[in-house]
This record gives sequence, structure tokens and C-alpha cells, in this order.
Amino acid sequence: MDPTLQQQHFLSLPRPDALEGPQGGAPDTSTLAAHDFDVDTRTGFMPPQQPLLRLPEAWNVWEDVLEAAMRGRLQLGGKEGVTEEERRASEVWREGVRNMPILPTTPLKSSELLLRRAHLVLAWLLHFYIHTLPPSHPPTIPAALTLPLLRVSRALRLPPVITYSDDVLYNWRFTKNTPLADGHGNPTLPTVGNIDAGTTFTGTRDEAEFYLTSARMELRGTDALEVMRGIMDEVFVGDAIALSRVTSYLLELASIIEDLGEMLMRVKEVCSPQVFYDEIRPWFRGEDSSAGRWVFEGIERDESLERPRELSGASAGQSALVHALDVFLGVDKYSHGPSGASSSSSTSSSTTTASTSATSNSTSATSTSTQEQPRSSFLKRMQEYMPRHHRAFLNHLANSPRPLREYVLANSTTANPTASSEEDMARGEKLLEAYNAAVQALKVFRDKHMIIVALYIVGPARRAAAAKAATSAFVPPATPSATSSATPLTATPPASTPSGAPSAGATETHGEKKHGKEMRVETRGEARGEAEEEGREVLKGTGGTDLVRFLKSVRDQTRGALIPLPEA
Ligand code: HEM
Repeated sequence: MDPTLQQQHFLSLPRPDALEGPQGGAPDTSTLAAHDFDVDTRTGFMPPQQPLLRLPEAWNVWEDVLEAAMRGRLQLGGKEGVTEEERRASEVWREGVRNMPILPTTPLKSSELLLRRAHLVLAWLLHFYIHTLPPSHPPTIPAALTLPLLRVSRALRLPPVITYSDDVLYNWRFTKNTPLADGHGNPTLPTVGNIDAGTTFTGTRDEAEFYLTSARMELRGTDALEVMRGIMDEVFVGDAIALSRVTSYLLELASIIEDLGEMLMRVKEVCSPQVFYDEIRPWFRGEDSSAGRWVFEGIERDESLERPRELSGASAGQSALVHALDVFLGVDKYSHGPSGASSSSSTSSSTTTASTSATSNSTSATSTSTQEQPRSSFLKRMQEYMPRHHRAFLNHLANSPRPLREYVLANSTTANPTASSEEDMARGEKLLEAYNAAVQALKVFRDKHMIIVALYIVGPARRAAAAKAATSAFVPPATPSATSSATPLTATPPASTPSGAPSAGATETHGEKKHGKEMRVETRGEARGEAEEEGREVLKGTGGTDLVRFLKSVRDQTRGALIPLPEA
């Protein structure tokens, strides 16, 4: 292997410390250099150092107001049963936001870490502000929040809204007893076992664990990035030994993706679906699932600022990790190709959608100018919500001069039936199988993701809609059978956790076969999705998609990337 390739490899480069700035007169590569993708060889897309937990004194007002929102346990403005006292507390808090001085943002630009923290704080303030408003109130954002938020967002080239980086990547701290360095003074790195979540809307353990599930998957994903780097190096070398190594690496990648799926499923053990649906998820909603166009007061005071075109809510669909796997395996053209895009863009029209819940966790039907714009594919759209370095990383992967899928096709027996020896044939076939194993693992990951979505969104939404229908139709006698006979939930899993969520056994998977062979997994969520297609309501993801249709199409298209095995 060429040692110079390794040294210059983008994943091998040390990550500059944005706090320390440029070293010894060297150019600052922390933000601008094309080869800095802010991907750490030890922690992947997660930063290796604990994110800043508080801005310096000059920005105390923002931090204090955020702390007050968390301490005050502010309630969603549209939540049923909000008391007058809670409404008043929210109003007092919002008054505090309106009265904040307009703090300067220029000094924050000296450091990427300051900007990140500022984006986090301001975006959380924005969501607290918007979502504590009573539903009848127009969603207006006061100038004291508008101006710094738009300025900081512009500096980071991020939308002025909570993104996955604000609730996962840069929203963690070390657990209480974790030392910040080892005995030799080496800074402690984040691991699946030593981090806790930072800011939350609800103060619940469920919410913290929801973010931590993603954060831990990101950390495990570091191994996938490492394997990807190994494969790229071997593909560059390109000889027979390299081919065998690529094969082994691909099998390793498949097993890492399987692990990611397992980690995702474990969210059920730590975050109640009903708490997620009723109490956590509504806070993430962006403008495109709100009941009106967000008004950024004061924007006219700064000519350099533009009204954001699109503001989707936070979604793990903004994690660069799964997208990187798609792009690297060459699955993106299948998984997020035209059909996946169209299911996303289908939601962009002024579709009328029924409210699925009496809470603000609705699939509201507003036609904003944002929604009228044609949308690009979900992948492209979500990249706008990723830190720009990670966006650049995906771009870099997409423009690899030696795409893996082409390499596999060229070396597999399918594309190369005239391989010179039986040994070559066997090697090519193994490579193909290993590639398919990785694609299949990604498809299974998406099956699992759909199970989670069925459990956390589709089920609770249907139950909420049924309950609403039952109460609005008539007031039934208080017998246990009254509700069930009035709901269309005969297919809804009856088994429940204490929180009322369907239990793990309530979703079904069957018929799985491993490694490249065709597989069919049915989930009840999928069945519900089909019912929805025929029925009344369209459930939207926080990323603005018609979620069931979209996720199903992404999953099916991933399967479409499998390369058929040659006829025996
Ligand atoms: C309770 C947990 C979760 C729920 C309820 C959930 C829900 C959703 C929904 C509704 C979408 C549709 C897109 C949209 O937002 O409009 C989506 C997309 C997506 N989610 Fe999740 N998600 C969860 C956890 C995760 C985790 C932990 C990851 C990985 C870190 C993840 C990765 C993705 C990806 C990559 C997409 C884009 C579609 C795809 O590429 O398959 N999700 N999710």
C-alpha cells in the first residue's frame, strides 16, 4: 500500500482544535480547508472533545433564558389540559425573550465551537418560544431572537432551526464521574458508556435517551468510517490481495450496520413511545409542520439577512452517518433516487392533511410558500441541515474517483464472466456476496427503523385520532369496550408497556434471509401505511416527508441496489 496515500487521506488528518485556532502561523483549517471534514478517526461525526456547555459571560442572557425554560418545565402551547398557571408561566418566559437585548454575534465568529453553542442555544430558544405559543397565536419570533439566530446560522451555513447537530452531535456532556483526562493528560474521548444528553425540552429521561441512542450509534459508526477508509485504500491498490481485503472489510461493514440496527431497536428499552409522541416530538416541529408561516420580526433591520426558504424540524435523517453508508455503497441513487425524492416532494404540495391528534402533535395542513416550492431529494434537503463540513464529506465521498459499486461490478463474476481462472471467479463472487451483505444489512436497518417509526409515531397517531373521533362523535358510556369499538385500531398491537406503548413483540418481522438474498419484512407500521394511503390521513415526519410512504420507498429502493448473483 502506498504510504503517502494513507498520510494524506482525509480521514487520517488530525482534526484542528477550533478553540486553539491556527497553530504556528499555519492557515486555519478548522473551517475552510477542503480536506477538513470534521470527521474524527476516533469519534466519527461526533466531536472528540466535550462540546462547549456554556457561552462566555457576554452571552449570559441567552444561556440564562434557556436555563429558565428548562427549569420552568414549560409546556407545549397546544397540549391538551395545559393549566392557566402553565400558560402564564410560558407567557412570562416569552416576555423575557422579547425583552432580551440584541447581543452581538461578531465575536462568536472567532471560534467554530462558540458558533456551535450559540446556534444550539438560540435554536432551542426559538423552539421553546414557538411551541409554547397557544395554537391560536401567530408564530412570531421577536427581534432579540431573530437577529442573532439568523446571523449565527448564516455564519455556520445552517438553517435557523434545531438540527440534529443541536440535539445530538453537540448536545452531550461526560457523565458525572468521568475524568476529563487520563493519567497521562490525554483528553477523555466520548464512548457509548460515558456520555449524557445536555439540553432537553421535557427534562425526562426518555428524551435524554432518545438523543443518546443516536449519539451512541454515531460513535459505533466510527468503525464503519474506518472500514470505509480501509476499503478506499484497497480499491486504490486494486490487486488480488486488495480484492480479498475489500471482501473482508465489506463483511465487517455489514456486521457494523447490523449492530447499528440493534442499537436503534434498543431505544424501546429507554424511551417510551407514548412519551415521545405526546411530549417530546412536538417540540421538534419546523415551520413546514406548523400551523402557520413563522414571522421573523426585525429581519428588515439587517439587509444581509434573508428569510429562510425552508425550515424542517430536526430528524435523525440529518445524520451524515446513514447517508455516508448510502453514498459509499452507491445505494444513494437507489435509496434516495427519484422515487424517494418524489415521495418527499409529494408532501411539498399543499396537501390537506387531517390532524391526527388533539395535541399539537399534528399533521397540520397549512399551505405556506415554503411548501409550495418544489423540493429536491430528501438526502439533498437534509444535507442543508448538517454541519457544512459533514456536507462536504458526503460530497467528497460521492465524487470518489473509484466508486465501490463500480469496483464490485467490474470485479464480480456478473460483470466479468471471462475471469482468467476459477480462483478469480470465486474471489469475484465472494466480493459480490460481501457487497450484497452490506447493502442487505442497510436494508434490514431500514426495516428496523420502520418498526421504530410504527411504534413511535404511526401507532400513537392512530390511537390519538381514534380517541379524538370517539370523543367528538358522541360521549360514550364509560365502559371499557366503548373506546375499542369506536376505533379503527383492530390491528393495533394490544400488548403494552406500562406507558401504553406497544411492546417489542407487537411488531413483526419474518422471512429474513441474510447476505444478499431477497428478503421480505412486513411491519405493522407498513400495513398501517398502506391503510393510510387508502385512507384519510397523511402522517408527516419532522423532516416534512409523507413518512410512511417515504420510508417504505427508501427501504424498497435500498433493496433494489442488491446486485443479482450469477445463475448457477
Ligand atoms: C424513536 C426513534 C426514531 C424515530 C421515531 C424516527 C423517525 C423518522 C421519521 C419519521 C423519518 C422520516 C423523515 C422525516 O423526518 O420526515 C426518519 C428518517 C430517517 N431516520 Fe429516523 N427515527 C428515529 C431514530 C433514528 C435514528 C436513531 C437514526 C440513525 C441515527 C435514524 C435515521 C434516519 C434516517 C437516515 C432517515 C432518512 C430516511 C432513510 O435514509 O432511511 N432515525 N426517521
